Amino acid sequence: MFRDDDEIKIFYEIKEKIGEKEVISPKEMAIIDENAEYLGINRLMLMENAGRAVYEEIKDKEGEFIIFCGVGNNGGDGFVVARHLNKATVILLGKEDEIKTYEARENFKILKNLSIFGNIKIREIRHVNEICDIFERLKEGKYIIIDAMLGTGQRGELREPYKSVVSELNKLKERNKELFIVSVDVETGDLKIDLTVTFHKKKNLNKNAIIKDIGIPKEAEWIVGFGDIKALNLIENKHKGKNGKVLIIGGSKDYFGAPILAGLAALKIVDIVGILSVDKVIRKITHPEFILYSLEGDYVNNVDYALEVADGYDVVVIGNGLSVNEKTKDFVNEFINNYEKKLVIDADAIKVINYHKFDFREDVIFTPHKKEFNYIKFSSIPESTILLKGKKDIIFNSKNVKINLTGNKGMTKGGTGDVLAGLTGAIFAKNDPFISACSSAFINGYAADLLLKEKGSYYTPIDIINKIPNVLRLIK
Ligand SMILES: NC(=O)C1=CN([C@@H]2O[C@H](COP(=O)(O)OP(=O)(O)OC[C@H]3O[C@@H](n4cnc5c(N)ncnc54)[C@H](O)[C@@H]3O)[C@@H](O)[C@H]2O)[C@H](O)CC1
Ligand SMILES: [K+]
Repeated sequence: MFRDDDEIKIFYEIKEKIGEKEVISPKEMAIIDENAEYLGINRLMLMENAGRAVYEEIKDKEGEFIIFCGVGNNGGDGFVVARHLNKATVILLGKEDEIKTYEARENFKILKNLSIFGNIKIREIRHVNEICDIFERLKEGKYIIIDAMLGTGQRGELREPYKSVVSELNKLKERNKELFIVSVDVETGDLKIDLTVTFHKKKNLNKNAIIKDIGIPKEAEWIVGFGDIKALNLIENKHKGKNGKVLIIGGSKDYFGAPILAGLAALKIVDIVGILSVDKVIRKITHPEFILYSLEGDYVNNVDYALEVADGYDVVVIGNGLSVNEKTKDFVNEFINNYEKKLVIDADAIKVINYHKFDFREDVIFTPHKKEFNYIKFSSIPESTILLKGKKDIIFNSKNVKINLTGNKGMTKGGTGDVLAGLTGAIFAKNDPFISACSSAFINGYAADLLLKEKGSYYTPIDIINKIPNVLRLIK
């Protein structure tokens, strides 16, 4: 399965096997939205297509149109609907200068220009009692209410004035049976709706939705882009240790650099990085940032001790420089079959696992290159995530598959894989496995691309590590 050299062919083979996701979460949609822009698709165009799609569904309805708009792009879609209707009252839940994005602001400006002629009426409100007159009118008669308040950016409990507007509309819906309420993309809070016009794919929050294509290509779902990085939880918490703890288990009498590179990469993201290795390696580590755990002997051993140490960490990254022999084979298999938390399996560890006895559970990420991938034996695509490194990286599990296009030939240097493994473990500390593997592949490659511009291919894995913060600053 998937042993072809052509990554795109492997991608389609995997896609064929795992099938299409028909319903997605708002968070997944937000990533697709961002990655459409990463592919060069203009957000103004998407907003125009979204607003037009809603307009087409409601334009023949009888009654007066009242459009409730938020300050995000859901509101922006509402501005576009108003323009196409060319006869509507637009109620902005906020002030014009609070509108969040260029594309929404541009559409609001157009409405303001049109409003001079009286067909478009605009109200900007902070508090629900500024529109008592509107709610009074809605008590009887035919109205089409458009909910362009909140879409995929909705988080948590509704804040004011959204909360009161939604509860007023729900009361009016009970009272006046001639009200027709349409939500744009995603219903705002618990708003009672007659119809939702959602874009691109059905959202898992939608109740009664029709799906409209707004020109987002499928490739926006297939490529790793800025959207994945923007969706990451990174260093959200100021309390030490709350931003993740990663333990690197690697190194041997033959290799000491690999676990250090993995550890240095992880340190760019998480608070605590431990390295568990043999004393020949540990005594070569002079970096004060690491917490060190030293074992006797030439190869990592003592599973009980390793499990005890690992219990104090969020993620274990295992394999870098471990060496391949009977001792490491025993250690790795016993460790991974007893360790129940998040695991990144890289390099030598990939080569020594008894796959027929391994539980490919969800919280495991493999980071093989093509040759290492041939060691991983599975009968059907596993729940565990596989980051298959290549000119194009393919990231997949039994539910998802994506391709990462960042990176260049300068990354073939020894140690680049260790950097990726450490970075993957660090992101994984606070994120789900699939987005962690996608994002670390993207960030690692993007850092290398920035270095290629500066230095040609003559950059080192340490250069990549030191470039990671620039990539995150640029995107987050
Ligand atoms: N590809 C597409 O699907 C397209 C979608 N479009 C529309 O854009 C919205 C998503 O826009 P976004 O700005 O990311 O989010 P929202 O408009 O949903 O809201 C963000 C805004 O609202 C505030 N907010 C969040 N939660 C709450 C809350 N509980 N109470 C009060 N306020 C809240 C938050 O501060 C944000 O500022 C998508 O749904 C589509 O309608 C594109 O226009 C076209 C392509
Ligand atoms: K909405």
